[in-house]
Amino acid sequence: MEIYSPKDFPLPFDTAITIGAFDGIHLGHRALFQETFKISELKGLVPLVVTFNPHPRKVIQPHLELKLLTTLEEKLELLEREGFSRVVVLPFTKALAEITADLFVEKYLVDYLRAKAVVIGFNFRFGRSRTGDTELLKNLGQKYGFQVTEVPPVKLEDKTISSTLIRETLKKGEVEKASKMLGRNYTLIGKVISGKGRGKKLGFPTANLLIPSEKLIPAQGVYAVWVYLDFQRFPGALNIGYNPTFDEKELSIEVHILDLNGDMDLYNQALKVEFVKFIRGEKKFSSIEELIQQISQDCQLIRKVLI
Ligand SMILES: Cc1cc2nc3c(=O)[nH]c(=O)nc-3n(C[C@H](O)[C@H](O)[C@H](O)COP(=O)(O)O)c2cc1C
Ligand SMILES: Nc1ncnc2c1ncn2[C@@H]1O[C@H](COP(=O)(O)OP(=O)(O)OP(=O)(O)O)[C@@H](O)[C@H]1O
Repeated sequence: MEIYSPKDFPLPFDTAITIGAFDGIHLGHRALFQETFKISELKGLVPLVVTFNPHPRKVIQPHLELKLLTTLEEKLELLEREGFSRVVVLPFTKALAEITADLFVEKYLVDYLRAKAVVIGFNFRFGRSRTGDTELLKNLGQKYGFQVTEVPPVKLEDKTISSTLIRETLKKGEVEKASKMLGRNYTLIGKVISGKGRGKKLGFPTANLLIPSEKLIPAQGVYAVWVYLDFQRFPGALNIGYNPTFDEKELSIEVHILDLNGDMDLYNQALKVEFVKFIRGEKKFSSIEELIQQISQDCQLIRKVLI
């Protein structure tokens, strides 16, 4: 996939673009992509996604410490899977946030990106203080010669799907609902780091994952997950929490991989986990035997859920 940045402007071809933060690449975003491909074919234009890095809200409201559904790398990989072979990544800065809607259209959409068609969602806003909307874009489209297509809201159970709603859903542990809005399971990718070495003694060795700090971590608890390792998929029991039975102070994200050869050394490997189902909240047990009993039950249930 070709990734363009401002050093490549103006682009050397006419485009059908869709533009947004596109965190998570959910079903609403995918409706925009389908429309972009349709129009680009009809009009003989290059289909192009224009996205921002960092996420605009991280620049405009840094105090909120927004956690993301996708890192830039993950987003680009998902866009490639959607069928895009070209993506523009615009560095989002305070200066870019200050550009007026009119100037953004003239300079970026028309001059730099050579947009002849623009696909946006029902609630798209752009430019300084979010003053640009579909109506303004349509008016400027007539002036500069690009068509504007607005895509109606894609909903799940009467609620409009959005990255914000998916984040809130994951924070509640509702990973199945999040999967429905994403059109795939939520994933975390992390390097295996060393834990306290306790898991092995309990009979349930775990791979402790180091997750990029910008990623959203679902609610604490135990989950049925798929674990991807060396192009193979394994069922897994994942625990997010503070291991209260042992009074740990740091949040750990650890996965017991079912059906894995016990001696396999996973340190420093990258693991991908896909959240399938919330199993239970994390508990403080009064004895290690009770914890072992519970984890064993969790694994039985997880096996039933996944296989
Ligand atoms: C499926 C699963 C469920 C777990 N549930 C709990 C729990 O409810 N309470 C708790 O204190 N620890 C729980 N743990 C965490 C164990 O205490 C943890 O795996 C053990 O302390 C090993 O830590 P280590 O990897 O740092 O050695 C769970 C672990 C797994 C794999
Ligand atoms: N459910 C949806 N249906 C149709 N279009 C959508 C939907 N969600 C987002 N869009 C459109 O996708 C584009 C990119 O939006 P953006 O990346 O801000 O997504 P978002 O899910 O609304 O994010 P956030 O919740 O962070 O505001 C916008 O044009 C927006 O209108």
